[in-house]
Amino acid sequence: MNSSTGLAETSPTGSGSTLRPYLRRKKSSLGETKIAVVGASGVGKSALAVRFLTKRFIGEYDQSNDAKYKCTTNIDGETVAFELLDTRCNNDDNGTRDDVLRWADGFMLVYSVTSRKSFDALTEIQKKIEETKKAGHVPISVVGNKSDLAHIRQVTQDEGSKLATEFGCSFQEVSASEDVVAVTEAFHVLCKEVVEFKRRSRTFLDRVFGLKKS
Ligand SMILES: Nc1nc2c(ncn2[C@@H]2O[C@H](COP(=O)(O)OP(=O)(O)OP(=O)(O)O)[C@@H](O)[C@H]2O)c(=O)[nH]1
Repeated sequence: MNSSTGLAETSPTGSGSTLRPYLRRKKSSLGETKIAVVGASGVGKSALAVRFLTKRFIGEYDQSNDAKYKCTTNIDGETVAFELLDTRCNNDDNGTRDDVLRWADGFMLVYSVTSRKSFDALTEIQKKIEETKKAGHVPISVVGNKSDLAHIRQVTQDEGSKLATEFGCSFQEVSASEDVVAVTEAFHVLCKEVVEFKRRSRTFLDRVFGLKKS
């Protein structure tokens, strides 16, 4: 149990989980979808994950390790089970350790609109993801957090949008502290893309090899 969020977490390795009953739901036929939230230290990765999962903004997050949560969401009428990994930065790695990159099916790349450095870090992160996955397309999204702090903004909305276009992915500016609807939408958009990607690759394997991906 995370003491600051009050959320039950699974172990960082994904084995064994003590879930609160309200987080347990029927799984989708597509299996579990794994999403990692990555980005520079302090951009609000925990704030976004906790806001999405609990609808609350706490302010300070007592997190010394990655935190993994199991949850479900409804996508076009289908209940989709997914695991959400809120990564913790170590030595400026922006949460992109090799095991995290291999584990996830999709990535939310977060920067803070108040930090040019965190924005610039996304290019390196995206490169690392592409190199690790080597699968052509990997579902990612770019999320600019802390849009409520307009007076100390360092990155314009246009710049965020252009970077996402370069990456060929979706873009949202959000505020974990002010706008739960936009935060929820950001997770839904990415989750939907991952599910569609998995569905397409499964259909492809079925068609070409008569195999089903687990
Ligand atoms: N004003 C404002 N502050 C935010 C927002 N999101 C997060 N913060 C604050 O930013 C600080 C860092 O947030 P975290 O969620 O801990 O950031 P993180 O990316 O998980 O940080 P690491 O765990 O160090 O990698 C905290 O003080 C939050 O309260 C936001 O949307 N608006």
